[in-house]
Amino acid sequence: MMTFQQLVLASHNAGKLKELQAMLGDTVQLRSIGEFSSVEPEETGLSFVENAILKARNAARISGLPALADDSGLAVDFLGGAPGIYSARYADGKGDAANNAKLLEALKDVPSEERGAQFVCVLALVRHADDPLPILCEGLWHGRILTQASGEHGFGYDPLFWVPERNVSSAELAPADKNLISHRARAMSLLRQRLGLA
Ligand SMILES: O=P(O)(O)OP(=O)(O)OP(=O)(O)OC[C@H]1O[C@@H](n2cnc3c(O)ncnc32)[C@H](O)[C@@H]1O
Ligand SMILES: [Mg+2]
Repeated sequence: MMTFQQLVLASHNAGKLKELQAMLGDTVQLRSIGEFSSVEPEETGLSFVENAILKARNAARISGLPALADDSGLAVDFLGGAPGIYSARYADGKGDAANNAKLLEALKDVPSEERGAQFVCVLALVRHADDPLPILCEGLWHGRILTQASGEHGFGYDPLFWVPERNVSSAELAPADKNLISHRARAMSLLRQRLGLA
């Protein structure tokens, strides 16, 4: 069993930090990479896995701590899986509101049954920057893209993601509820098992 008292989270996204720390509980303290550097690595990979590993190695190198990275995004069926790994950059770095507006526009005349989508989360954990055996865990969350934004919780595309098992948008879920069923929750549950925390 691997034990970590502290991990650096290779993310500058406050929403992820909050959700991941809540899922991990107090056995492991997550420190933000923002404490060590404000420079974000370029996400040059072509897959969630590659980008997660790249971010984890970068954070381990900078901090000297074991590092956890989360590469995630939204894959929309009608768009052939886009925006996918480009979810954060979909509207050219103009932020969540612009990303959501662009997605609504792209699906403007698409009927409800063709609006299927999944949130994807890949977690990568490296013990050190050159770790040859990163731990990789993936989680998917199936839903649909709404025709207008709804809800105030969460971040990113949450207001547009309809959750069939609850019949609400993911931004209408209480944070604790989202953390039980989301793509990130599924990936984290696998990671906890791998670390012997489950
Ligand atoms: O790379 P880091 O620094 O971790 O932060 P980021 O926000 O750039 O994160 P990603 O590169 O992994 O891009 C993820 C994108 O997918 C969106 N996303 C991921 N998980 C989400 C969730 O639980 N709810 C809503 N949107 C989510 C998020 O808003 C981003 O636009
Ligand atoms: Mg990113």
